[in-house]
Amino acid sequence: MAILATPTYLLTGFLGSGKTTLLNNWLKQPEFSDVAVIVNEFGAVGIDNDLISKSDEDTIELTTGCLCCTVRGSLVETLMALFVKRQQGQVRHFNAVVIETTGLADPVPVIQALMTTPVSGNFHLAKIITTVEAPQGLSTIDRHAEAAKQVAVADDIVITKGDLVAEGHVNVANALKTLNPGAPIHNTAPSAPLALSAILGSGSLETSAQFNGPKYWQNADVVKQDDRHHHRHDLNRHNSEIGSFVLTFDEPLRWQEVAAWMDALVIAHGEDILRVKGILEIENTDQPIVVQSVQKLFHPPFALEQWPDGTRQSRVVFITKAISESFVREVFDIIRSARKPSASPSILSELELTGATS
Ligand SMILES: Nc1nc2c(ncn2[C@@H]2O[C@H](COP(=O)(O)OP(=O)(O)OP(=O)(O)O)[C@@H](O)[C@H]2O)c(=O)[nH]1
Repeated sequence: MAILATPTYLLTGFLGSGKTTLLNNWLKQPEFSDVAVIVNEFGAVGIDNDLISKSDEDTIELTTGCLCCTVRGSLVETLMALFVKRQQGQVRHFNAVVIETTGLADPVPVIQALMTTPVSGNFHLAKIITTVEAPQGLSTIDRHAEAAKQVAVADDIVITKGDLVAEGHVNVANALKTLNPGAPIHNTAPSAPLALSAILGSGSLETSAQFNGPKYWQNADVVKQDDRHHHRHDLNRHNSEIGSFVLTFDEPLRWQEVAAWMDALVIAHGEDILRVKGILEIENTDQPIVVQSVQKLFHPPFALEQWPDGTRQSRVVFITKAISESFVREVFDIIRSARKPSASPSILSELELTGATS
């Protein structure tokens, strides 16, 4: 029987933005009983001491039943060691992993480690969840590129400490949408901690796919409409070169041209194409095809069973640093203007999609 890769969740967010508080709430929920938690720096991250039995071991069983381990050496080594320990029965079985990064970390190397071998065969990146605190979050993003990147790559954003700001979460949420228009934005506060189910939707930690459904593009569409009506909220001054835009295409696209477009962008500007999430109507292919990248790394494309919200339209969200919408469009136009007349084969016959459809 094939061993399925373990869904792995990345919890990121700037120093003091409330990652541990959120995680501690989730650790108390029954869904978390079969989860391994990895923290970058044990002391620095400070999961509540009373949740953790004192131990010199790398891997610790929390009183809630979860496993907790520290990154000693590289994250890759830690994950592979955890995998082997599980196989050998040295740690109790776990069905999902949550990695809490240090607040100052650029999340991209961690994401890249998860998306490349040997880790990617045994663990798959399920979701990136980013915390942003309401009182100081925007000025932090303004001053620290890592904080901006943490938001840019998020699948879900959690605004914390809204209880400390008079206008609550609203202004922060509006500003964050300019950085990452598709990610659902959630709120958490001591009086109303965010339930895990808000992030997972109808899925569980084991089944929640990295593709967070139609929501991402619906959100992105709303922000695009908002831009048209000049209601866009400027996020900041110093990181103003990070921005987002959505390209839509009503006609079916050719897979080879899309692939050439993505290649060209990544080869020339990989570092600055922070995140791409697209759902595409491809010629000769009934199913919508999902493409995703984080900087230079592309997830394998996969087909969805059906179109989210029933709309057959290609939509691609770009989150970029100093790369304009017109430039990205122009690159695609140039590739398409060199179109060859031959019929495009179905992408489904080209791609190894077995097991990747969802
Ligand atoms: N009032 C309020 N305080 C919060 C909230 N979330 C977190 N805090 C407090 O903010 C401080 C930092 O929270 P942590 O959960 O430790 O933040 P963190 O992101 O894990 O911090 P680092 O590990 O240093 O990066 C703690 O004192 C928390 O009690 C919130 O929603 N409201």
